[in-house]
Amino acid sequence: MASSCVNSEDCLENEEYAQLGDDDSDFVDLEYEKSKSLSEEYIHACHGMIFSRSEKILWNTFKLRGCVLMQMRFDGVLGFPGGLVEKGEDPLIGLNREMEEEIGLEVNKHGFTDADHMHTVLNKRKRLVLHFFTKEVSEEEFLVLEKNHLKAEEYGIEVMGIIRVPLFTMSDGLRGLPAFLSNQFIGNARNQLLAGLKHTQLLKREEIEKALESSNKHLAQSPRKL
Ligand SMILES: O=c1[nH]cnc2c1ncn2[C@@H]1O[C@H](COP(=O)(O)OP(=O)(O)O)[C@@H](O)[C@H]1O
Repeated sequence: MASSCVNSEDCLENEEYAQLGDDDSDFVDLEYEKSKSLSEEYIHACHGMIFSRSEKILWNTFKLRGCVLMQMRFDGVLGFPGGLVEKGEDPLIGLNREMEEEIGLEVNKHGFTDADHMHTVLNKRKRLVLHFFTKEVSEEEFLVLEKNHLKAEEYGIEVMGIIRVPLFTMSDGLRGLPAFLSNQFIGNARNQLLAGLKHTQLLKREEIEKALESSNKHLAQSPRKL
């Protein structure tokens, strides 16, 4: 938001894109290259999933599988780092700019490339094109990225903090990934996470489906009360 939101009118317009309530039916798949030639009435946004793999076993019980980086946004909703692409800006350049601003990514070392592109969808209702990228780093590099985010320009403003996604499920069938999935996500970030886990083979399709089922069951059974 920082670079595209320079006056209150722009900020209000950006805020509208972020309104919750998107439904799966609002999104259709789009080819990355074709999406770049859409007319100017379409707004583009890019987000990225940085991850590392791990062989570690937590408390001698749970396979860690890896570390996946997401963030708690300023609005209390979970999402991936990234943001709106400026008019005339290449999506990849926009993504790397936002990565630097939001999590302090050193783009000369760990910058995203077109090879990291995973999928693109169009939110028909909002005329918003959402590009999603995944990037693998080593466990050591992941730790450095985590520390660097505290020094990022947007830390404490747009980004309340970065978090790791738990990829295991505990014996009650809920805590771990299913409970994490029961949080509120921005845009299609929840689907992006699930698709990213499958694409990178951090989890198997059956494991993702099981976690999702458990999360949905939990959400249906637990209306919130004061
Ligand atoms: O992690 C994400 N995955 C998918 N869509 C997202 C994610 N974060 C934000 N969005 C969508 O992209 C739009 C741009 O949001 P974002 O807050 O990242 O951009 P900005 O920082 O440039 O304002 C939002 O309005 C929202 O609909």
